[in-house]
Amino acid sequence: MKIGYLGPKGTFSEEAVIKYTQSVKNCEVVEFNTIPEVINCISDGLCEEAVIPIENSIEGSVNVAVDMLINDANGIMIKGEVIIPISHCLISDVPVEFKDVHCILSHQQAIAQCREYIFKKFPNAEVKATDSTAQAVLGVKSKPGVVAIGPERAAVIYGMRIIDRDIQDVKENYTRFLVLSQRDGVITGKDKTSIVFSVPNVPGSLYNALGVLANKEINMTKIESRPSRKKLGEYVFWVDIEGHREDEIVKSALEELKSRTDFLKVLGSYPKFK
Ligand SMILES: O=C(O)C(=O)Cc1ccccc1
Repeated sequence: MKIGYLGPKGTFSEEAVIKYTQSVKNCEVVEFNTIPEVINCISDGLCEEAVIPIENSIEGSVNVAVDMLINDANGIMIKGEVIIPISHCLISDVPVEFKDVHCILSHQQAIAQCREYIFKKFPNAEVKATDSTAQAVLGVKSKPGVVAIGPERAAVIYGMRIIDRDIQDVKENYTRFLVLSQRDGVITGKDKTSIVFSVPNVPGSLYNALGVLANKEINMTKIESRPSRKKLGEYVFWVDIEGHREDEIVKSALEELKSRTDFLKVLGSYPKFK
């Protein structure tokens, strides 16, 4: 079985895929250069599964992933989640003094997680976004004054120097990744379900929708709104709940939700990460 992830080797996504595949037999991991390519690898028939970053404890959602799952990735379901700690390093090829750093490369999520650090230490440096942190680390090769923000593992793999460690703005930093497939997970008894829906533009409609979960005492573990992309001020809600979509209580809640929403899509049920 092939599993797609955001490469090249050394990304945080690779760390997540390594963690996930500890419990998967006979698999091969396949690198892709961008998050959309990772998500599309399943419908393109290149991989059976894919691992993508979805949210971070400092910066919040990875919007490109959230939006593609809401709007584009039809036929793709969530079958698992993986959470890993994230520690960012400042990385260069050649020795460099802070005052000589003029350009910082990294993935947009990593830049955002280190925003205060960058502003404090390198207020005048140019900050450039790359497709992944490992791509950024590759980009500093033979470039004095250009540094990358990324995982220690990427510095080791590509033989670069670590100039500073643990530079994220909040030391405790975690990213949650989702495992995608054509099917979601089977019932394990400790599951979560991700759904997206929109509600009519009338008073109390979101309250009414969430009331279904409240009445059935279904715990909600996440709620996020994203623009509907149809009209300014219209939103789609992403909600994670405890339970599997085939559990009787969740099944009946989803039925009832259907009648209180304009649009409802079940993204999948999967075991909670331990
Ligand atoms: O670029 C990477 O290493 C990724 O896997 C995306 C990412 C970036 C920053 C934190 C978590 C995931």
